[in-house]
Amino acid sequence: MDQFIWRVLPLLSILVSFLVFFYFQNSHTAQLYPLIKFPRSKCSLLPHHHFWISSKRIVTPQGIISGSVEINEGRIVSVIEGYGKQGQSKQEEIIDYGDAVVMPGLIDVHVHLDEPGRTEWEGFDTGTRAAAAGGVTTVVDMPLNNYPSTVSKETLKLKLDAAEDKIYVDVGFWGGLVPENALNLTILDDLLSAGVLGVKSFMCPSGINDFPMTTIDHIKAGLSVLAKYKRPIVVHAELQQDYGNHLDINDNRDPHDYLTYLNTRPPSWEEAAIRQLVGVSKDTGIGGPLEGAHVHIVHLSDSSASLDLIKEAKSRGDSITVETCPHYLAFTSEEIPNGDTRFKCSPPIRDAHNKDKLWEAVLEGHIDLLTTDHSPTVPELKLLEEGDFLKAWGGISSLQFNLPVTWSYGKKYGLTLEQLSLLWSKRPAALAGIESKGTIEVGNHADIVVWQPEQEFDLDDNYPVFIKHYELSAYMGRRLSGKVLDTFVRGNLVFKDGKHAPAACGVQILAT
Ligand SMILES: NC(=O)NC(NC(N)=O)C(=O)[O-]
Ligand SMILES: [Zn+2]
Ligand SMILES: [Zn+2]
Repeated sequence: MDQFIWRVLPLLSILVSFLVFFYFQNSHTAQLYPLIKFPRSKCSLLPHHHFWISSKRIVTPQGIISGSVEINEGRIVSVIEGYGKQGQSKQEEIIDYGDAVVMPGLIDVHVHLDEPGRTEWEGFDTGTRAAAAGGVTTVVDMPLNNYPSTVSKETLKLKLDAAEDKIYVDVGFWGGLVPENALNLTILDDLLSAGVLGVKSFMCPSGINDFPMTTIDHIKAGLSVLAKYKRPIVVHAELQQDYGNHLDINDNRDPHDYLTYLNTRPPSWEEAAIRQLVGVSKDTGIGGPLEGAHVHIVHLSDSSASLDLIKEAKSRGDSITVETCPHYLAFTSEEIPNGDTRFKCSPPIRDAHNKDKLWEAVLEGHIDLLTTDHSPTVPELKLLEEGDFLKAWGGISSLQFNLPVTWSYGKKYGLTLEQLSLLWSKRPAALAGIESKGTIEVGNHADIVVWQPEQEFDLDDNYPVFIKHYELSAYMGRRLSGKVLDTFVRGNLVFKDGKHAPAACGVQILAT
């Protein structure tokens, strides 16, 4: 008997290690939960489930081609080069978009949908309608601004229940890393097991009472669990510094003046936080003690010292990425009118030189991806009448405008359609571990935006905007270029010519 055990034991251990290896290999992937109760005719404005989209400008990973994309049962089944060559297809099953651009739908991994608990700010229904109207086919919802915050498996369940039957695009969820679950890692483990795509934390006060800030030690503890799940932490990286003499100066400054606010959150806050983060991300490299974990810095505004620290960390092999947002690429502190609190966000929008350097970093690939940080609130908290930058809610409302804004401001800097698609689809999908999305490739979900880059429009009161309290968006009143025509989510035509499909057939994306 003894002999038998000694013979079997090595074989058994090899088998177990194989199983463990494959389990972890596959662990950073996300699954869709299609609990759709609606008939197809309600989910899509198109009657077909097998059809072709043709265009002279299709953005694929191999470049822009002229041809068609064949879609069947929600997936891309072939990509055919050559405009007008759809093979066997019947005429009525071909949607010919001519020279409109066919691109992967945008994946916005930084969106505050605020439900449950603060649906007067935003919600799954309005937020995902806005996403669909803007060509955003997947959003990843932030764990705060909703109430209660998503920091445990129980609070995630409340989120999932609240989202049911209300989402027009696919939605994934970040959990929150807060001191409570960083000090009791079983709660964090359970939250990750329940399917959040990763966790978000703040290194400064979040403005939300039940979402307290974390120290670098909390983050380090969180990373040890994230390494096991191969999922990222996404961090709001601002670390409050002593003002020194600044405080007195600011005390007497006019709160209606944007510069007063700007001076309260200098680039040194971002730099200090990122310095701490790269201090821990060094262990995420291959062979490091935190291999498998990943550090992602959200909404970078400082394009100087903070960015240099990230570049350095990347060049030594850390698993680290960074995003910035359209408002840092579109606006400058010099042009923000007195008292116009629509522009208040943190970190703040900085000067024109900073903006130019951010664009440079985006185009050179040092900034990995773009997100909106769509973070709306109610007019009472945005304080437009009062115009007090110090007291107003920080957060910019813009989910529906991602594509035209990035394009309108980016084309002057030489942004190409291929770059746009990397920044808004492929790299966000990779960060969130959503493997079946982000590119127009055979086998992927047919998540597609069709848009006309050359078409201009005014964001005035006649323009159909679906975000709540759209009048609080800093983009209202702008003339933009790049009109979204149609949006497909898993082959369902969910938005066309200003109209949505009758039913909300988006699905929840949970990590497995
Ligand atoms: N509680 C928030 O939504 N905060 C957000 N506010 C901003 N960006 O001004 C954020 O993501 O930091
Ligand atoms: Zn933030
Ligand atoms: Zn945010």
